[in-house]
Amino acid sequence: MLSTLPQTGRPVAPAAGPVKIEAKAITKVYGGKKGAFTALDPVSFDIREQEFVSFVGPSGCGKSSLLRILAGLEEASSGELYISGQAIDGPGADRGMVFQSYTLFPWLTVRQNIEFGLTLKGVPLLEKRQIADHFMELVQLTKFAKSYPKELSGGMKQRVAIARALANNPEVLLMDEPFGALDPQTKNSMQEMLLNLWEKEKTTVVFITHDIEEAIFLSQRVYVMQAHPGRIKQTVHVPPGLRSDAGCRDSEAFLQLKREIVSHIGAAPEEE
Ligand SMILES: Nc1ncnc2c1ncn2[C@@H]1O[C@H](COP(=O)(O)OP(=O)(O)OP(=O)(O)O)[C@@H](O)[C@H]1O
Repeated sequence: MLSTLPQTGRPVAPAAGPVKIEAKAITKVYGGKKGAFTALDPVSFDIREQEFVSFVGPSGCGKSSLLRILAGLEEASSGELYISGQAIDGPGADRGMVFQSYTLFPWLTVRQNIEFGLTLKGVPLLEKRQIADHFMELVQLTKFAKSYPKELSGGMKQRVAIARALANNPEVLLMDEPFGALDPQTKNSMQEMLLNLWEKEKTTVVFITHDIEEAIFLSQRVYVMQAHPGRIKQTVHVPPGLRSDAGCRDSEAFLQLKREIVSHIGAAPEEE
């Protein structure tokens, strides 16, 4: 269970909860005309149940490759990867994905998009309706149940995509720059909505972003990556009291952590 911190109202995963995702020495080498290219070399980490963890790093450090490997959409070149102790060998219903590009089915309404996975699974109609109602309410799209994606703004489309992923009750939500294409104001409100959702649904979240502020605001832990080759350079723990109010992003503690992460990203790669 998550515990509630009175000073922030924000739940924090227990420090020693069970490991949900275990990555051991994952590497990814791409072949190409110019020869082999090492994108991940090697990467190891643990993510605990109900944790919200972000990966930040410069362009090309292998963030998306890592997430695609976690999703089972791509194979690691070597290493071991487990979710709840089970080796990953392809995509699975235990993992929900939300990408930066809007991936809704344009011919389906908001409700039908959210119900899509449930329909495939043969969930009975009434139950399917109730699950979709629950998530439409959580992402504040109940009024748009009958709208089609082309009638929605970018932020609304991403809310549908998040609701669709969560409706399938995944054990892990994998998010690849989901708010990267949104304007700053929409992005901020989406971040707050995601935090509220996470507090209610308690899904383990792996979040990829370029945006350090976003990573600090959302996460309990931030893995800072470096490029050429892609590696985890530093693990940064975000103190739970950091997001104490709406203006937390301007607080000295928040800015200090941001500077710390910038310095890790900016510094030269460590020697072997
Ligand atoms: N299918 C592929 N074939 C060859 N090289 C690839 C392939 N996919 C990714 N790469 C290379 O692997 C490296 C890591 O790419 P990846 O997209 O994982 O990085 P990233 O950190 O997500 O970058 P960005 O933030 O710019 O999206 C990059 O140098 C990229 O060019």
